Amino acid sequence: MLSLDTLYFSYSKEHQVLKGISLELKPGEVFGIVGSSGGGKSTFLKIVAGLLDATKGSVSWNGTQVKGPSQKLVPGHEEIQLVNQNFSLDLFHTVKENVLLKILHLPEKARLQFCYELLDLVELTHIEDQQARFISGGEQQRLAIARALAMESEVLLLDEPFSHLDAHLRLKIGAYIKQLIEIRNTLCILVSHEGAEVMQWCSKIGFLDKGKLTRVDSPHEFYFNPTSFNEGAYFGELNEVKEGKTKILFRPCEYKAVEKGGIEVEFMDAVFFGAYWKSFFRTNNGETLVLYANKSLKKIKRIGLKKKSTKA
Ligand SMILES: Nc1ncnc2c1ncn2[C@@H]1O[C@H](COP(=O)(O)OP(=O)(O)OP(=O)(O)O)[C@@H](O)[C@H]1O
Repeated sequence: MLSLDTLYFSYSKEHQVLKGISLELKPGEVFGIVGSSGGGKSTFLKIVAGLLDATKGSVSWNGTQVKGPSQKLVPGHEEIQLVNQNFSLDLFHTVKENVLLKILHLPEKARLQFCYELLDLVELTHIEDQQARFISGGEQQRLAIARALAMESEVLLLDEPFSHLDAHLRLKIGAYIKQLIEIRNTLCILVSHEGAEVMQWCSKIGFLDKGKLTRVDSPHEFYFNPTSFNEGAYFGELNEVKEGKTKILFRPCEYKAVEKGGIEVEFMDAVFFGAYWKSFFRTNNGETLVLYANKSLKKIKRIGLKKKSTKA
């Protein structure tokens, strides 16, 4: 169990970055963190990894405190691996050595086999003999992921791990990591700017806003029951309309066109996205709304919108 007890952190007196974060996470969980830029996500992961000292509060893994650099000569914790934008590669070692030297607990043949499985996963086999300092940024990121998986740590912290990868590699590597996590019962924390990515991979999500963990919930709840427009917008397109004194938030897939009742709107435009159409409308209050449907709602000049059931 990873336990975070009222974590505070600041780089300077004037700027409190983390403001009392408490959380408990179990092995096998994939926990996503989203939130505003500069909100403290990367800092949070560095503290969990033992690379920064919390100003106040503590982190423990299975009952043992994770010590920060002020208490440990070599910073970090052997069971907690962080993949962030620093990559931390052995730049003068080859691509293959970077992975192989991290596989410690297997007999020689299995070690080599696992190394090639990982190189194949991140599609670096063709440059296995290249020194890491001579490979591109995207290749370095893929190598950093392969190294982290090679280490078989109990906790895997991923800070924007797919930022340089194309859609095909994101899917392939993401699916492999998810499978490996299940087999090894690893705890994984994933930080990403992309709410859709976090919903796809994570069983639970935390919303980190200005140093506070304002909500921990399931992807489904974050998507269909946002507490504010700001929070909900991280997870995809969101409509906001005023009804009397209240504001209603709803997803483009939640409402459907009806002949009578609902909210009156005027059709503006429709755009084809392959699997679905996006139709845009304007309400009497001037708000712009978007609806997803399997056809264009172009022909309808004035429609009402009625909420559909969204039970999971
Ligand atoms: N080494 C540092 N020294 C001083 N301030 C820092 C340092 N690193 C980060 N900060 C500041 O701390 C705050 C939190 O930064 P952090 O990188 O943790 O945020 P983040 O949520 O990961 O941001 P982003 O989503 O933009 O990557 C920011 O205001 C940032 O400018």
